[in-house]
This record gives sequence, structure tokens and C-alpha cells, in this order.
Amino acid sequence: MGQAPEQEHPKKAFGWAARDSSGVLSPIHFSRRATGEKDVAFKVMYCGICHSDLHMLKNDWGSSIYPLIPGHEIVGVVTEVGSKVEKFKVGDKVGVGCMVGSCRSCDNCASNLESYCLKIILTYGATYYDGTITYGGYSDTMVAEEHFVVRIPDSMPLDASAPLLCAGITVYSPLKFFGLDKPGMHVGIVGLGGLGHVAVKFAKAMGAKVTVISTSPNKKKEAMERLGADSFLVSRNEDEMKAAVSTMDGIIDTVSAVHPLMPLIELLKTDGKLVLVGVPDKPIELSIFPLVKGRKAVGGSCIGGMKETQDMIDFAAKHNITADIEVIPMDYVNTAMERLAKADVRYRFVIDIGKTLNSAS
Ligand SMILES: NC(=O)c1ccc[n+]([C@@H]2O[C@H](COP(=O)([O-])OP(=O)(O)OC[C@H]3O[C@@H](n4cnc5c(N)ncnc54)[C@H](O)[C@@H]3O)[C@@H](O)[C@H]2O)c1
Ligand SMILES: [Zn+2]
Ligand SMILES: [Zn+2]
Repeated sequence: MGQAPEQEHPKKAFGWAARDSSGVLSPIHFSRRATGEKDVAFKVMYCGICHSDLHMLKNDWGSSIYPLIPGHEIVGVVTEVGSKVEKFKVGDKVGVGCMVGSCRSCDNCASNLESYCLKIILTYGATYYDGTITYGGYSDTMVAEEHFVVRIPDSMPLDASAPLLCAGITVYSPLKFFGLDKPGMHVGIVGLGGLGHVAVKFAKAMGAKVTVISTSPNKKKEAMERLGADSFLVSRNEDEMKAAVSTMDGIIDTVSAVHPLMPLIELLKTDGKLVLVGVPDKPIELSIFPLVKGRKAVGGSCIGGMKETQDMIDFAAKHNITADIEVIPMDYVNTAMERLAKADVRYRFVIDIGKTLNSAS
């Protein structure tokens, strides 16, 4: 067990940051806190690029603090553990997702729902307990309290597992909570991007019948043949949409921009649920009649708690679920962001931090 002596001084770290809402990333030297007694420190090997990183880089939600080092799909290998760490040792494969802190005492935290804690501390761009700003995984090292670290099973590839830490849990959690995880359920997945493509895989593994709803007809073949969807609806094709009215038990909507909800609500059966996980920067119009007529619900969902995140990883390992990724070098990140904005990625960029981030760049 690599027991670390308590250290007073922060540690040097290196990463890539945006300095303003242009969102352009460039190298930055910064520091991380010394490994505390409940902390796990690790060398970052890979970090996925979530669309939330792009929203945050551009200050779409008005909450960004610069310099901003994004990244919340972080995986790596443990280099140091604090004296009170129980679950991890040096050399373990681990990951950190969207949060690195919560109050640990409210009702949400007591129910393993840390992502709904009012005092949640996000992995980057948030203020930590000690007053410092949190920095994400586009960097060489990471440190987080043990409670917010998950174990990546040895059987899983580190690069393609990284996106599960945000994209994976964000779709797994509502599938379970809204009861869409049962064989025979008909589940619609809207938006076939990073979240959407893993949602198809999880819903299929849970036994549901899965229909992808997308604006791009050219994604039909791969959705069905590669990802295993049962059917595909082109949302701009009125005939196809009409034929599917009142057929779905639930829909997970991962779209990152403002889009019409009414056609999706029409697809739901009585008591169906439309769950929004995509977070557009502007409000979306909602008419009430279609909800009232079918006792339908529109809801939201935010990542998932730490226990459920570990359950999701273990479920993914059991069912061989990983993300379909394009691995890129660190200095490609700005181009990757431009491509992500145009939905030009199948389906998740993952930065090879371990091999391509070096402070000489
Ligand atoms: N709720 C949460 O906890 C949570 C967690 C992670 C990400 N998110 C949010 O989910 C959204 C999706 O993230 P992602 O990483 O999967 O993004 P992504 O860019 O990989 O996928 C988004 C998909 O939406 C589609 N899309 C974009 N604009 C559209 C439009 N106007 N109409 C129809 N389809 C459109 C794109 O083609 C793409 O397939 C983002 O808003 C992100 O911030 C939320
Ligand atoms: Zn994310
Ligand atoms: Zn709490």
C-alpha cells in the first residue's frame, strides 16, 4: 500500500486551458493540491471530450471561470494514495467523472444521489473546499477524494471506458430510474452523439427495444448494424414520425441544442416519459395539452451518484459495453472541438493524454 506522507505544498501540474470564451485551448502550468489523507492521486492516461466541455469552454451556461481546464471523463493509473484511503492502491486503474465533492450529509448524499446535492463540486470550474478552483482531466495528473473515484475493471480498455464516466452514467441512470431498463420496454434515443450512442448500447443490454430518433438519415445503417438499434426514425420525416405515434414507453433526449419537443411527446404511449439529459443554452417551448391527454411526463436527469456510477461501470464490463471512440493527440483538441460542434465524430473523442501531453508542446 503506497501510503503517502501528508504534504504541505501543492504539486506542479500541466494541462491545456481556455483563457476566455473564445474557448481556444492552449498549454498551461498550474498546481494541484498535495494528496490528502482521503485522496487518490493518479496519472491521467485518457480523457474523453464531452459536449459539456464545449458548452463550458464557450461559457454557454454563463458559469465558466477562466482559465478553464476541462475534462470529466478521466481515466488513469493510481500513483499515490492518502493514509486513510481504503479501496485503492498504487497501480490501480481508476476514473473520475463529473464531480469531485458534495456535502456528504444532506438527504441526496445519504441516498447515494450526490449529483443532486446542492453543494456538489464539479470536476472543473468549481470552487473546492479549500477555496481553490477545480481543474479537469485535460492535464497530466489528477487528485480526488476516494469517494469520487471509481474502479475500472482490468478487463476494460482504458481509452474506450473513459466516456462511460459522464456519457455512460448520464444515460444509464435515467434508464433505470424511469423504469426503462426492463425487457419489452420500447425506448427512443434522440441524438446519436456521445451520450446517444452509449444509451443505445445500455438500453439494448437491459433488454429494451431501441429506436434511434435522429435528424441524420445517414446514421441509420450504423445505428442498426454497429450499435444494435432495432429501428430508426428520421425526425424530419413526417410520415415516419406519424407512423410511430404512441409507441414508446420512454425517450432519452440527448440533443445539445434547442429543438422541438412536441413531435417527441407524440411518440410516447400513455404514461410515457420524455427524459431530457441534453442541456441547450436556451429554454425550450412546451405545450401542456399533449402531456395532459396521455398522462405523460417530461423530466430531466443529471449524471448519477457514485454508487450507481460504479454499478454502471461493472454492468458495462459484464456486457462488453464501451464507447466508440476516435483517439486524438492533445494538440488536436481545438480541431476536435470544431468537429464536435458540427457533430462530426463517431462518437466520442478521447484524448491520449498519457502519450501526447508533454510540457514541451
Ligand atoms: N444531464 C447530464 O448530466 C449531462 C451529462 C453530460 C452531457 N450533457 C449534455 O448532453 C448534451 C449532449 O452531449 P454529448 O456529449 O452527447 O454531445 P454530442 O455533440 O456528442 O451529441 C449531441 C447530438 O445531438 C445532435 N444535435 C445537435 N443539435 C441538434 C438539433 N438542433 N436537433 C437535433 N439533433 C441535434 C447532434 O447531431 C449529436 O448527435 C449536451 O448538451 C451536454 O452538455 C448532460
Ligand atoms: Zn459530460
Ligand atoms: Zn449533499
